[in-house]
Amino acid sequence: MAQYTRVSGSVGLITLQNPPVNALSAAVRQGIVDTVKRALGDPKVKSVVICGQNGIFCGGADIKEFGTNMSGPPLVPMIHAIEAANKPVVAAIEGSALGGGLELALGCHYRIAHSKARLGLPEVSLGLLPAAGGTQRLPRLIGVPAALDLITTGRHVTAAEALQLGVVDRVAEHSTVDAAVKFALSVAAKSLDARRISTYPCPRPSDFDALFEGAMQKVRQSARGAIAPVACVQAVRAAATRPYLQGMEREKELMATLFTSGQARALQYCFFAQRAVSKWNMPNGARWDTSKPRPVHKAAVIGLGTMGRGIAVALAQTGMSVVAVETQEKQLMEAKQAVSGMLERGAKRRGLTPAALHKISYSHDIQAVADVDLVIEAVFEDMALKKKVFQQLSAVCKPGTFLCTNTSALDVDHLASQTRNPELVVGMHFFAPAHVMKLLEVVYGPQSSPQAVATAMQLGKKMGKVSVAVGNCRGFVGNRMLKPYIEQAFFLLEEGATPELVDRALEEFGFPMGVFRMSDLSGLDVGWRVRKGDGLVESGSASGQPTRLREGRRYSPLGDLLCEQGRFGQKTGRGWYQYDKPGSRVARSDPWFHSFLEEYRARHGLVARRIDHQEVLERCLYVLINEGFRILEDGIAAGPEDIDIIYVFGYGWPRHRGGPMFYAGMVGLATVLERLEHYRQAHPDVPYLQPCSLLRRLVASGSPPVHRWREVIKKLHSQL
Ligand SMILES: CCCCCC/C=C/CC(=O)SCCNC(=O)CCNC(=O)[C@H](O)C(C)(C)COP(=O)(O)OP(=O)(O)OC[C@H]1O[C@@H](n2cnc3c(N)ncnc32)[C@H](O)[C@@H]1OP(=O)(O)O
Repeated sequence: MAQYTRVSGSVGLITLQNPPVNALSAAVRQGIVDTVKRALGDPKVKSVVICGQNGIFCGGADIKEFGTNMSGPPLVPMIHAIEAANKPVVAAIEGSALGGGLELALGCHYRIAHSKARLGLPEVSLGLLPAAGGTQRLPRLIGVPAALDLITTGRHVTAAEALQLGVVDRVAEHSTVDAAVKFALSVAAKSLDARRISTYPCPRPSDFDALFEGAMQKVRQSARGAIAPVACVQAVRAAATRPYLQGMEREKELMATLFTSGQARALQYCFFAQRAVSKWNMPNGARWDTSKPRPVHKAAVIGLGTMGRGIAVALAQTGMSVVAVETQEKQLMEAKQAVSGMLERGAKRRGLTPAALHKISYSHDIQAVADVDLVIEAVFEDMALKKKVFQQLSAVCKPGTFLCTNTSALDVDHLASQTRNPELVVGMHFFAPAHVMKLLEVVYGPQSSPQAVATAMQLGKKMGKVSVAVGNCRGFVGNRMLKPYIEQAFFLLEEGATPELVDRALEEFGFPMGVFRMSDLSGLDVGWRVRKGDGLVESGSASGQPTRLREGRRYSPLGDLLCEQGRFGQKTGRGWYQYDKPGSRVARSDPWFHSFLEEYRARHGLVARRIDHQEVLERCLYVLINEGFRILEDGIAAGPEDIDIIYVFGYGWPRHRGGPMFYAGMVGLATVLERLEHYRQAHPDVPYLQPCSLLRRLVASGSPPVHRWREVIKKLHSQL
């Protein structure tokens, strides 16, 4: 809806009203059409101001309407009518003007923004382009290079940057609406000839072809198969090469292709899924809206290896006091230097002074954490060591201190059982580098209190993380699903594939790195240590002839054999690939590995066959998805959105494919089931390929869309 009032005698004030972000729903669009008509028809009104209620101008088109039969007045003629008005129209921008909201403002003759406002055209992140004239007006207003940047990245700019770019005319420090009304009064009698952006010529840069070629190359490289950024470049090119109305036609045509694409559906699903995961719930009924977090003023990190350092930086950047503990003096000194460097570089990037530097105190004595509100233990991934630390923390910390462990797979319940108050214990699984990566798995056990979970979730948010609450099991959600995925990749090598082929298939799918390049980056020794701990490694290497079976299940010792050769990946300069020197990042095909693989196959009587990309994707991805269904069945994740967000933010799953569970729905659950059954028949000794009963049940109930899976899961749980 839109409210209309006349203020200061001659200004028609139109207020958009659609909480929480004044999105342009059908009712709002109708409201704008009606109130603009009323203002223009009222002889007492000499100028018009458009603003939004509750301190936010407009969050853009109503994304919830996209999947429906869109009714109501369309945006483009509505904005044209505003631009064509014979009375000045001023946009008073508070909070956000995003997407269609900014396009509406670009149709106005003047724009005044509050100094704290943010503006942008983020449609590309929803798989779309700014199709209400944004791709045609913005380059005419601010020039092609700046428009290309804003439209292809979707980044939000501050009011100060918007002023500098020329997106807004003025910035207000206090009431933007008051400033806009005053301004509207002052321009009431002025000619509007030079204020209609659609009539501006689009400036044609001298390096036109190189500019667009460069932009296209950049989006193709960074988007990895996403179609919206490419369409954005094409639409801006139309602005620079065609008259306005023809450019609008091109914008419409490109949008029509994007609008119905699977990528747009996936990206819009991700938008809502990201918000849905903050509304967590636990199997015992505890929920986000009934569990109050406790404030954390002072936190501690125990262990200042790579993870601990990143966590200390992320904590200090929230502005809270941090105690960083490392018992080894030399490591402590090195960590102090490294953390300070990270904070300084971070502050420099954001144009700030590194105030967080003074928020950290360092100690080699665990007693230093006695008065903190929350501790994050980040010592070496070793249960005996972590147990000892938790026993110490339980004795040292003041009553009520939350004790969190940054483990990637170890049993959080077992650690909780080492303390006097297991209800205060949760896992906080960060991803490396911890001050950069957005994902945080918050792991609760049966004894974790709702308040402990709420506090960890809130702390994650404060650190700028996307936090997902998950149950406790080996590897939690992300790493648990990774295990069968990696296992399939090893088997594919045994059967005839190469690391290059597997990685290419996965990278063409959209992962930034295939499984083997990723393994080289994170270190082959990580998995080796885990497999050793599980007793999988010794049996083979002792005889010198590694068997390919462990307790009746197929096992590939390929990773173990490379580790035995000291090939740990990038850090040793050799792994699945070779590198120029240890620490170097450019992976090159390694002839040594290829002959090693051939010998290995010959030794085990394996005959290499031709493996194509389709098989790589089906086997690696469907087995990972199958484990995702098991996780849902076990109640470790509350819904498919939790799994998808974990994979998109923590494991490089291409966002335009929506996450593994959404992707399964796109492929068709019946197809996923049929292919798993096919591969299971071919590999009866691989239990992970056995389709899980939730998948079967979903297929049996007609493969409902992903947002309806929770109903089936609930029914399944109630029957158990
Ligand atoms: C052929 C078809 C022609 C169509 C042509 C029209 C095309 C127009 C293109 C567009 O305008 S697409 C939309 C572009 N806008 C955006 O991408 C903005 C999205 N929103 C945000 O970035 C943020 O929400 C915000 C506005 C910066 C506010 O952030 P904040 O952290 O304060 O709140 P959130 O938790 O994110 O959101 C609160 C609440 O509001 C819901 N929501 C936000 N934006 C929209 C929206 N545009 N449409 C519908 N709903 C929206 C969000 O889902 C949250 O809901 P919840 O239920 O409380 O979780």
